[in-house]
Amino acid sequence: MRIEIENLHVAYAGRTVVSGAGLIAADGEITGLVGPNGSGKSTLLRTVYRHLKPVAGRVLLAGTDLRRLSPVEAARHVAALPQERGGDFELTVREVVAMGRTPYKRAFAGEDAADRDVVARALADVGMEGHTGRRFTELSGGERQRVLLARAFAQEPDVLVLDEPTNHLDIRHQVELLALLRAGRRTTLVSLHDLNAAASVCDRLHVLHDGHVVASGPPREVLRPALLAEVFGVRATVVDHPLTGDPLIAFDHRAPADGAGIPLSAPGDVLGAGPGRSLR
Ligand SMILES: Nc1ncnc2c1ncn2[C@@H]1O[C@H](COP(=O)(O)OP(=O)(O)OP(=O)(O)O)[C@@H](O)[C@H]1O
Repeated sequence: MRIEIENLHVAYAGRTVVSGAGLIAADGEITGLVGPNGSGKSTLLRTVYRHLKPVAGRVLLAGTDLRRLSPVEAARHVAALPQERGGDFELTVREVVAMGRTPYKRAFAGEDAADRDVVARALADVGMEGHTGRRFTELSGGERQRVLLARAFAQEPDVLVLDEPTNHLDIRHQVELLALLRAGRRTTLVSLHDLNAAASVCDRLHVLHDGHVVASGPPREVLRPALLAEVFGVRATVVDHPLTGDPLIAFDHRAPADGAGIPLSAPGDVLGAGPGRSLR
């Protein structure tokens, strides 16, 4: 199912942090949100999984305003991995994942065989099938994250909304997660700090900067050195991945030999009137 975000404005206590954002997460595609700290990625995602109400604008799910759905209907369609990974669940790993089945159950109805299969598959997908009896509160950060991902998978949603899903994961679990997302062929809206992960897994990227979507398109078109300089304030070279051909970004933290500092594009070069920056 397709998600359309139209002219979204979101504020905290009167301070607008997402301004007029618009984007489409196409059916079955992986749509990435990238941007510096505080650019509004989590805030935008929170409005998609209905944790926040926008000041203006809409989020449409297959053409229907998400806010018109009941919480249960919405939960059958959209599952989220929020950035807040705490949760004082005094529950076991398996019980947390089984919570993903709640939108499909009548009150007090127990699990059936189909639910058990879905939960077992979700646990196996994130490699936590060997930890089912452990308490959620006793898990490491990465393990908690994998359990909450499994809960989202167990919800069998049409749309997955994932806020920094690779955070805390060791490299093997990062790679496995990206492979799982690619194999899932589900509409996915995901924020990622790792631009190489974003380049390898996303069909389209949207770059957020100070609450505005400043660039959109396939990773190869978006992740250009000039944009990386202007939005992220870094010097980078983009090459082709030797095996996959995906764009591969190599960052350079060293000052050039002339000692001039990291040469960034002039203000407005890439983003028009946007805020240019210099690290000099
Ligand atoms: N609960 C909140 N109350 C008030 N302001 C908030 C709240 N959450 C976020 N903000 C502010 O909104 C702005 C956007 O934050 P947001 O978390 O959406 O950015 P982000 O792009 O996800 O950042 P990061 O990459 O650091 O996770 C920031 O200025 C942040 O300080």
